Amino acid sequence: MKALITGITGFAGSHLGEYLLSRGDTEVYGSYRLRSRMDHIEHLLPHIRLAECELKDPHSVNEMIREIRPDFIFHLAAQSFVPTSWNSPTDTMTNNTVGQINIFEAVRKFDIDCKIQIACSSEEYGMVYPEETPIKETNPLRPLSPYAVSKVAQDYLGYQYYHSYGLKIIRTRTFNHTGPRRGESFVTSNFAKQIAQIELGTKPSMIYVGNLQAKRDFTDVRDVVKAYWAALEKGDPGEVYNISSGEACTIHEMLQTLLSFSEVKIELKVDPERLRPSDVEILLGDCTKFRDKTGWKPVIAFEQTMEDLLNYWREQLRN
Ligand SMILES: Nc1nc2c(ncn2[C@@H]2O[C@H](COP(=O)(O)OP(=O)(O)O[C@H]3O[C@H](CO)[C@@H](O)[C@H](O)[C@@H]3O)[C@@H](O)[C@H]2O)c(=O)[nH]1
Repeated sequence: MKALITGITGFAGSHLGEYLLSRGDTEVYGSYRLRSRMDHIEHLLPHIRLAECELKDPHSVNEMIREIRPDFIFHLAAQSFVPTSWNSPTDTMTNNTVGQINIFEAVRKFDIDCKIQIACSSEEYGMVYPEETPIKETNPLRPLSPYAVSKVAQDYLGYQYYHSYGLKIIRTRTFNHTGPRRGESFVTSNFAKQIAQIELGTKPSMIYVGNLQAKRDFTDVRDVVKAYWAALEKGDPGEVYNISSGEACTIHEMLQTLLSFSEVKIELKVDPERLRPSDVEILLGDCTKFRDKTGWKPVIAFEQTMEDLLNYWREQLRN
């Protein structure tokens, strides 16, 4: 079995690469761009094959797909940070939609019989009313950021290519996920890094924050990548599945959990730059459909994830 991971150098991609290798039944291929940093996958390099590919360029994607002829494609590469999408909406739309179309078209062109998982997002649900939680796949999509709109487009393109051409596409709408290697702009990692810096004495005891009232449903990335595998192994092509823990906490509660693993005393300061033109107030997922189909459930406790993330930053800053 050949599995191709787009965005293997990124957060979820590197964990998925690790998981697939640990299974021992898959040859792992990954796409990267020339400017991609390799630090997350250095330890994987002897065991995987990399293809340099600009997903926005159809020629580059055609070459990669023609050469690898994968059995599974995990399409994780994306512009995934919501605030970036306010600053560069066209880049976000182009990156996230054009890359995916090029993959679908290459699979069609070379008649590759493969299953494709596409990384959609709970952000697509956007404006959710309290009585609509926990959110099922049937909830309306009311996106509140350019990023969310790009994910709705990816989601519906997956739907459309399945129905128009029979491509075996499985859409996963993943709720927030975190853990070691999470990029430092995302809230869990950002706060963990700030705490680790305060512990080291390289930063005053002040944590900069944005909207602490928002509620998010966090799953450990190491559980999420197992869900991606389960989606292709057992999920039905054409379907969409939520991937979530089924529990939500406020961002403030998440910060308190991180702080419970540290001795530091801190003050909070709202940084207006961290507030968004519109924020999604609550994302709490119902993943019954996915659990019933695949048997997947997350096993890593939220507290463990937070402690591992803090330890990750402590180690990063020591080196
Ligand atoms: N980044 C950030 N967010 C903050 C901060 N303070 C509060 N927040 C709030 O924390 C929440 C989570 O922010 P992020 O970690 O940036 O993630 P996100 O916007 O929820 O998006 C993530 O989850 C999606 C799935 O729901 C993913 O699709 C997306 O790629 C990303 O991983 C948001 O409500 C945000 O306003 C801060 O200092 N930094």
